[in-house]
Amino acid sequence: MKSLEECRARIDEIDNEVVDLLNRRMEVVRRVGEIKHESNSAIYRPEREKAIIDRLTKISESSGGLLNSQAIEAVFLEIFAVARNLELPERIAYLGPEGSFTHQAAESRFGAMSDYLSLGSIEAVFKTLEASRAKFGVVPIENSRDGVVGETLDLLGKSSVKIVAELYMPIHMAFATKAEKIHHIKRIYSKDKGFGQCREFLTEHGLDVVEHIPVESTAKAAILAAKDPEAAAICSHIAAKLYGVPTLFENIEDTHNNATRFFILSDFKNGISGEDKTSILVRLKDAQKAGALVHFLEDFNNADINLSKIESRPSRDNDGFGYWFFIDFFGHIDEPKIQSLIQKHADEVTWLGSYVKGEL
Ligand SMILES: C=C(O[C@@H]1C=C(C(=O)O)C=C[C@H]1O)C(=O)O
Repeated sequence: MKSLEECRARIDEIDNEVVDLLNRRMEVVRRVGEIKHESNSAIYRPEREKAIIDRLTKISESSGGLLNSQAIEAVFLEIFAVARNLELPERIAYLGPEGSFTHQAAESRFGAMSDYLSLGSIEAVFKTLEASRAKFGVVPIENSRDGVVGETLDLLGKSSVKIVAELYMPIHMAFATKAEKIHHIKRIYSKDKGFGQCREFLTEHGLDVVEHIPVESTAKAAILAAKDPEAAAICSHIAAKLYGVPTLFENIEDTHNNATRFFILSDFKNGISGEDKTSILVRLKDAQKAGALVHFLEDFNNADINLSKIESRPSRDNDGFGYWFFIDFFGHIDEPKIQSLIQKHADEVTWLGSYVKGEL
């Protein structure tokens, strides 16, 4: 068996090779960037990144390597982020403030080195993209407990920005405070839903009787708790760390499978990956007529296209109780069977994006 010094010497040798290989990879990436500039095409290609991760996972598994698919993904997402920055540094706008769950989602896809812009509302993210002040936007679309984020859906219906990727992120809450003892805490800040998600924890610790102050985001809660030694925040542990509030308890949520789905927005269409989802918005011409939605959905069934989500929204135009429908289905808009279905309903359907199916 090798000694610690021998192991470290070997690690140093391997790291030298890794850096050399990464530099060689980045030379090629730079050329890819030039080709994309010449053809004016998109830098970020999620379907290509997915194909790389899938291929490397297979290689790692079949050679008995220690890296599983999550490890390969964690390492390579960072490499891709650095690569994209080298091709063209592109700004990412997200629903802030810094340390929000959306910020975490953005960093998980765009890495630590990107240029981020924190914005105060979902609408501001859409507006920033429309004005080309950022290339990408990251916004929440639904939570496994609280359901859909209506503002995101409504803005997708009005805006020209497209969905280019989705990602699911587990949501864990931390309890952070500068108070030395729990019984010194007089008030707790969080987003309204933060309190709802941690009810059992609050009762168990006698914290259901102190004042609960709802604020716009869990990150804002951490900012307020940082200034007040008699306060606590229910927030992400990243926000607690960022704003210097010690975390007293982690994972305090009542159910531990809480997750949020986020959309990455931009202005281009992805290629087909073979494992895609598409989001559309449907305004049925005869929505008031019985069966209009059923007939529409029957066409999906007949074409053997599986739906993964359908959500109705009030149209808010002046037609009384008008509705539109937000529908997710499996497949890419450029696949022939989907094209023929969409063309049949062309006046009713707005395409919102086709993107690689995300996994939790
Ligand atoms: C290099 C490329 O650009 C980006 C970076 C990738 C990479 O580092 O491998 C892959 C896809 C793109 O998001 C490419 O399109 O091949």
